Amino acid sequence: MTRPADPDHRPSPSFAASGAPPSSPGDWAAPTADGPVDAVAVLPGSKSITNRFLVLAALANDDSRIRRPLRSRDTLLMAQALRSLGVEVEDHDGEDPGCPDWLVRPAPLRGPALVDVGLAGTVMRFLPPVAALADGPVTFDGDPQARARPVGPVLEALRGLGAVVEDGGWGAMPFTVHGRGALPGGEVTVDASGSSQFISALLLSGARFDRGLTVRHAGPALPSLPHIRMTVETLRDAGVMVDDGDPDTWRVEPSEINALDVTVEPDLSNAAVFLAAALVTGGRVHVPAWPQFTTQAGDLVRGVFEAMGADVVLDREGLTVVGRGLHGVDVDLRDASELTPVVAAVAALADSPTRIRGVAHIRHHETDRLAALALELNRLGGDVVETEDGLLIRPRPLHGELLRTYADHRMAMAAAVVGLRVPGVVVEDVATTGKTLPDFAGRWSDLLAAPPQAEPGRGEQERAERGRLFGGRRR
Ligand SMILES: O=C(O)C1=C[C@@H](OP(=O)(O)O)[C@@H](O)[C@H](O)C1
Ligand SMILES: C=C(OP(=O)(O)O)C(=O)O
Repeated sequence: MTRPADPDHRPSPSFAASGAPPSSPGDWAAPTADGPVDAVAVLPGSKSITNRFLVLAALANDDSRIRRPLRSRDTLLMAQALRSLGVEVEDHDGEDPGCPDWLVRPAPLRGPALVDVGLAGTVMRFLPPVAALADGPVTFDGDPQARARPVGPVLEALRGLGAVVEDGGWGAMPFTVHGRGALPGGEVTVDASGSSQFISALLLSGARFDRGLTVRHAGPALPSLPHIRMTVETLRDAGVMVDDGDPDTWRVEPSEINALDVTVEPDLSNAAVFLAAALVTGGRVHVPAWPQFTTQAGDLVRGVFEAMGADVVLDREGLTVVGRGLHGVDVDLRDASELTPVVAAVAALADSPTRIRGVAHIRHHETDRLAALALELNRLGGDVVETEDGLLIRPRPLHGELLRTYADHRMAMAAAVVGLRVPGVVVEDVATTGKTLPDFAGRWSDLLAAPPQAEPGRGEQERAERGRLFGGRRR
């Protein structure tokens, strides 16, 4: 049984007819680029990696050090939730003066505790299995929209593994996990077509279950497989044996989890919005420290933007994207669905239509992203149609308007991309970007204000060519 969505926090087609709401203090006039962007974007750490490290460090056999952790709403909520279960998470000076390390000291997990998940899928899904290992009840709740996000399959699986969970029959928040200090574990089958996080959640704690864990996915195709691979690799790095040799099946042997001394990679999904600025302005954006090998799904943005006409070069310094033409694309984003809002925004400014496939499940992300993107881009004059599993985007001349963001950080980022080319775009509640990226608006302004980078070998003619997207204007 699924609780009906909260109508106040879902894109509502009736809003399209009612016009823009009055401006509110959180609204932000998205800056327009007056020429090709030419900038370096330094990205803070990955949300997905930081929150996996925090969970494993809390379950580990000794103290851990997490270097360059992301400090954003989702990761601060994770740290706070672990503290409420008895784990110490403290700032500690590290190599990077702007970003202290996190020292994590595990302790016997205890309830009663109240976990505020905010709107973080990782906190909502990764922590119930941890709570099952605590001694005492742990209650989960979060933002109103979070109550509409699915978590039932994790709770059902925990019951199957021996846990007692009270959820009022909704399979959604608020719910209470009655931890008893240990969990028998064993075998369980889950339909994780709604979110890869259901599988990751069980795997992350599985080594601490008495009999370990075998989890099978049964249902329509799994989304976000790179995120499950990230979970498996992170576990293996912590000394846990994981067998993922059979399709849709994972076996975690019961064992200790070794303490971590790890560095968090830059967030490649958040990098996408900055790289998008190169595409839509015919400019150039460099992201330093882009990993050569990574399990981050955001890495797939390289192929997507290349297919849309950009030059994409990955070398030891990082990733450089140079926008040239900007074309539509037919792309399956099932593996990297969190890229959808930014790719849709870029596509709305391209010279030919785009089809995005494979992302039906993002109707249950921070908001119904398919409905929200169609509604909001169409409000600006676009022609965007929702399909069963994605979007069909036919570029049209767009005009400025308030773009509603539905508490979704990636809707705000998508709006900023459109604003680069469309004067008068106002982004509702830009602070919502703090879910995964501190000071997005400041970083975005810096990107536009950056002096041109030295461009060895790039001549005036080429810069003029890139300036074509601005009707011949260029710096
Ligand atoms: O495990 C993770 O860190 C994530 C998995 C994905 O979730 P879904 O499988 O629900 O898309 C992704 O979209 C989300 O941003 C982060
Ligand atoms: C879907 C996302 O987040 P969450 O981890 O809350 O699912 C996202 O960051 O795009």
